[in-house]
Amino acid sequence: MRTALVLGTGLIGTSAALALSARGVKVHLSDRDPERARTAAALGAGTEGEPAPGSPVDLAIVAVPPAHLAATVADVQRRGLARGVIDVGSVKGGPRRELIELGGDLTTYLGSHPMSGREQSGPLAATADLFEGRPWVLTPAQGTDTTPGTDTEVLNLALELIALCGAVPVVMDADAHDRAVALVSHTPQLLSTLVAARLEEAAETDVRLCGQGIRDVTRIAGSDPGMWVDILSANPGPVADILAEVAGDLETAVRALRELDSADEAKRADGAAGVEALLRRGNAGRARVPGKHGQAPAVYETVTVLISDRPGQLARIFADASSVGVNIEDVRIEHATGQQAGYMQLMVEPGAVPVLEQALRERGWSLRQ
Ligand SMILES: NC(=O)c1ccc[n+]([C@@H]2O[C@H](COP(=O)([O-])OP(=O)(O)OC[C@H]3O[C@@H](n4cnc5c(N)ncnc54)[C@H](O)[C@@H]3O)[C@@H](O)[C@H]2O)c1
Ligand SMILES: O=C(O)C(=O)C[C@]1(C(=O)O)C=C[C@@H](O)C=C1
Repeated sequence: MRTALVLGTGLIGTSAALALSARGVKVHLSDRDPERARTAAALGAGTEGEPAPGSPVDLAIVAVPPAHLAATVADVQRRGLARGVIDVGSVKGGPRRELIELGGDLTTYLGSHPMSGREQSGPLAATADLFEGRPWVLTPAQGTDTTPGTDTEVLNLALELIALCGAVPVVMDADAHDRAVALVSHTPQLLSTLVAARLEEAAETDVRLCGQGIRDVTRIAGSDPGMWVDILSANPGPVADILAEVAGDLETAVRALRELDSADEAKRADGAAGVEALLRRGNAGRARVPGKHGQAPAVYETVTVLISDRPGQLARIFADASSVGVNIEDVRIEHATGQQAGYMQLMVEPGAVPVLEQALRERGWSLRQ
């Protein structure tokens, strides 16, 4: 990638621009608020302004709030500002459907989501290493009779962007992504907010005792409400489903605590057992939170697949992997010199290798032994 355009030079757009500029990519910076693009340029993220008419950049990165993603992607496409366009929004299913309604081109668009951020907004909160070692989700579209799939060229540009930002690509279906982030990002945001909201009316004498525990739990409660209204509006059902389950756990916790408060010894024993069970479930869940990819590199195995240089091949392979529930943790492509073909190396958890190999063979792919 030689040139890029970042639209929306806030936290995420400016962080990506800083990483690309540091690696020699010529980055154009644009924002609805010109002051923000100017600030990003002053930080060394690139040059203010769009590319000259008739000189499209390699990749446009749309980093505006979720409610404006589809319209901004469609506008970039209509004006021919870039060969490929990706967005970095926190939700993926809704913006894609909106883009289809707006008549956008699905072949040159790829929905993505870096799983890294901060509770602060704007270019001054940006850092070049924000995405280092973090998962960066890609949701390529598989072509159907009525809708085209993502072009290989755009997928490759996105993989290059992720590599230049030091992140780790993870390929998923858009709606599966939205259900997953409802659990690991959107519900935690709301729960942090709810805990922090209890402090609003609390006595000063109580609040001054705040220690590290509540600081850890409420950091993301400082996030921008406008941005989160957009995110939650685009993913309400999956988040409500998980919150309803949390509400059930809260009822269990309240019941157990009331029992602990009882004069009856047997009830107190039940209460203690109920509270302990909840705390142990919490330990088990916490143990499943992965370390940052960059800090604790997982050992993956490689499945190598022969692909021809035709549009939609990569998107099809990713869709085939996701149809059997296999996460692709990293991808590399070896181009065969002088041939319209190449080898794609899919890095997956060791346990997923047999399932993936069988699924790909059944769907007609050739695997390298
Ligand atoms: N904040 C996070 O932790 C995080 C993490 C991953 C992804 N995201 C996603 O990244 C995107 C950007 O989030 P952010 O945290 O950088 O927000 P931000 O508020 O820091 O930046 C958004 C920028 O977009 C600009 N903007 C708004 N509407 C625009 C339009 N129509 N055209 C051009 N510019 C416009 C704003 O002026 C602002 O500078 C969002 O879609 C968000 O869901 C955020
Ligand atoms: O670390 C934070 O401040 C974040 O909340 C980042 C976080 C997350 O939930 O992990 C928030 C929303 C984004 O879509 C992606 C990342």
